[in-house]
Amino acid sequence: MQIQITNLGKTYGATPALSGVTLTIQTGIFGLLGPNGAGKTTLMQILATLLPAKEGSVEIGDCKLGRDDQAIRAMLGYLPQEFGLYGNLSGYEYLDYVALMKGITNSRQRKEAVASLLEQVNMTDRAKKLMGSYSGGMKQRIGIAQAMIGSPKLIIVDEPTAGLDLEERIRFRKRLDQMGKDRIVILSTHIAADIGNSCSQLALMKDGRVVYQGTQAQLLERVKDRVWTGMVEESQFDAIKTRMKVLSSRKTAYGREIRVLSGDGAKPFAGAELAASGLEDAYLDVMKPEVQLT
Ligand SMILES: Nc1ncnc2c1ncn2[C@@H]1O[C@H](COP(=O)(O)OP(=O)(O)OP(=O)(O)O)[C@@H](O)[C@H]1O
Repeated sequence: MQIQITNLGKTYGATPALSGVTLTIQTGIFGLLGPNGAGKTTLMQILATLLPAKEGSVEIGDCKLGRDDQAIRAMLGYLPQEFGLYGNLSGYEYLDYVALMKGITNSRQRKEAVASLLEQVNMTDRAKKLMGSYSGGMKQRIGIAQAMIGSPKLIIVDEPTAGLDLEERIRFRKRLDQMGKDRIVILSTHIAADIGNSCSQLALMKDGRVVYQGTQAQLLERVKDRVWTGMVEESQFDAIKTRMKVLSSRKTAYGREIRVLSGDGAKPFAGAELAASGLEDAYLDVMKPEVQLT
């Protein structure tokens, strides 16, 4: 399956939230990365048929958004950013209800599906407790389970790891990697580290626009052998930041520890050491095209 988004636009009153968004999304995990307010949630809500676009078109497989919304909902698992729960239902009752809504009418099949999902999100022990008593992370795990019910062909998860502890993050990651093998999983986050190795396709958004689309490998290539670290004096730092992109800086008792992106890859200052570069560096490179002045 493929998703083709063409020239999508959305405004809230006079506020532009999406402008000219064009993306092609193939089977696998697709990472949507961008700072707060970039338009990720708006885009996901449009794809999930919850919000009408102002302009542009979206094709999901053979379905056209706006024309085939019912069919799109039938193939969709969606975990919204703010996942409201029915506090007076148990986790089990809630998932059973969602499974029924998704068309799993056979009660034995439903029981098996719910039990398996509870197991996968490590909530079997708590399944009979009311959701009102769950912690934020437990609610999120039930949210993840409901998005996976019925093995949907398209899974959209908005900031899914917010509130999860490290162990649950890893567990979720593994599950997502598995799901991404034969379907489209769209994962939005503002944390570069949340984009795992198995997420081959990426888009970076800023101010409602796509500022990068490509593979993770291509993005990493941008910063390969260009990231340097070292300790400098304040006066040196003032000069350096007018010449190159500062990825991070930290004042210490011995001077300022900096991490910079050298334009041509050459050693940027005396004592600088070449550092291993990563997705966070590439993300900052795309997001901060201007020289950082602070
Ligand atoms: N219901 C709304 N009414 C008015 N403006 C909105 C509404 N929802 C979002 N916006 C605005 O649209 C823009 C995009 O917001 P959106 O929530 O899609 O971004 P996001 O990338 O998901 O951010 P976050 O990571 O904080 O969730 C922002 O400027 C936001 O203030």
